[in-house]
Amino acid sequence: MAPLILNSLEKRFASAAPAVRDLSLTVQQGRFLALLGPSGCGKTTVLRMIAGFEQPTDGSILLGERLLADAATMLPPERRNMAMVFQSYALWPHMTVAENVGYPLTVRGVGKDRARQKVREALSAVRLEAYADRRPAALSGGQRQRVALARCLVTEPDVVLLDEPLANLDRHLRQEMEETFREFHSRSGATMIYVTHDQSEAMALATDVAVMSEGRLLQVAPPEVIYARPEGRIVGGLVGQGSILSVRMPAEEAVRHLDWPRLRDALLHCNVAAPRSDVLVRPQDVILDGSGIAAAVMSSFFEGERYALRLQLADGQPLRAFSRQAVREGETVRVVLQSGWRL
Ligand SMILES: Nc1ncnc2c1ncn2[C@@H]1O[C@H](COP(=O)(O)OP(=O)(O)OP(=O)(O)O)[C@@H](O)[C@H]1O
Repeated sequence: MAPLILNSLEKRFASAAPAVRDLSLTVQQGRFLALLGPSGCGKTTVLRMIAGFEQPTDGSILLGERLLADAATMLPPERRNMAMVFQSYALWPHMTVAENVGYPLTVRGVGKDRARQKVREALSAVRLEAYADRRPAALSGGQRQRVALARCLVTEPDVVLLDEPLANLDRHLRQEMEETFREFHSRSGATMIYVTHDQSEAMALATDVAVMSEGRLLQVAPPEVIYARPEGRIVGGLVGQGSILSVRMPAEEAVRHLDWPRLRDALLHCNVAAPRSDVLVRPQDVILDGSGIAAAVMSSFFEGERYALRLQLADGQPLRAFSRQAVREGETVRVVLQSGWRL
């Protein structure tokens, strides 16, 4: 089936700097891509260009070989076979759940019996068969979101676009809905593009994560790769709870995975002639160990299974760590940095 191809995409609004610049990305059919980045980095603009609500000012969007949009061409949203799920659900308050879900079929002139069948299937996919006759006002936030998903399922879209669909839900419901999204994805087989600024949501849901900053795409890779081998400071800082240490290291060392002897050398015997490198260290790789280097405990919070520590190294750099044993603020501990990743 057809991949979704974004080709050197650019969007400029009036005089401002481009909201999206030179963004190229191919999403294979059936993948679940999370567009992740801080507020204002251009995620929604990319989604709206894919949906057909905004026209690119440069570059192009294709579904397989079919051109959807470029600076001169603009296929309207209803001819793209895509469905968009919004944060606000956008349900009709005067229609029942079944009528809301069936609405796109009515618009397309699908016969009554066939439509009823499809609505039943879609409601069963999101486990809402029992709610078919209710109105949206009589549903919880999570149930409304599921109605919005069912409405998108009935049209059998090639691509489903989701703009922060869980932003209005509480934490418990978010987790439940993440499960629904995963199930929805495997059932529908549709390509899904999911906009979020929540890295844990992106990591939990997506098959691929595309990290954006200031309109640019910085890295696209499966969640495990983004986590273990982030490219650069911004991606490293955005994903996981790592600390980024600045250390001096010989430039010729191409190694990116750094073990404790290398890190200890760099931290203890600061070679002023060597250039600075940014090194990402995850808190779970910081081990309290008497053979390690000294660090002052700036704060210690009990999180349930462990203590979350904010440490400060002798040169003043902050470092996050976890500890199973109680550690008090103001103490000095010794830590071993089991591994680091050079950004
Ligand atoms: N219609 C518009 N007219 C002018 N500027 C716009 C318009 N839409 C978006 N922008 C600007 O483009 C930039 C990117 O906005 P966009 O909504 O794509 O970011 P985002 O990453 O989705 O942010 P958020 O997570 O806050 O929704 C912002 O600087 C925004 O102000």
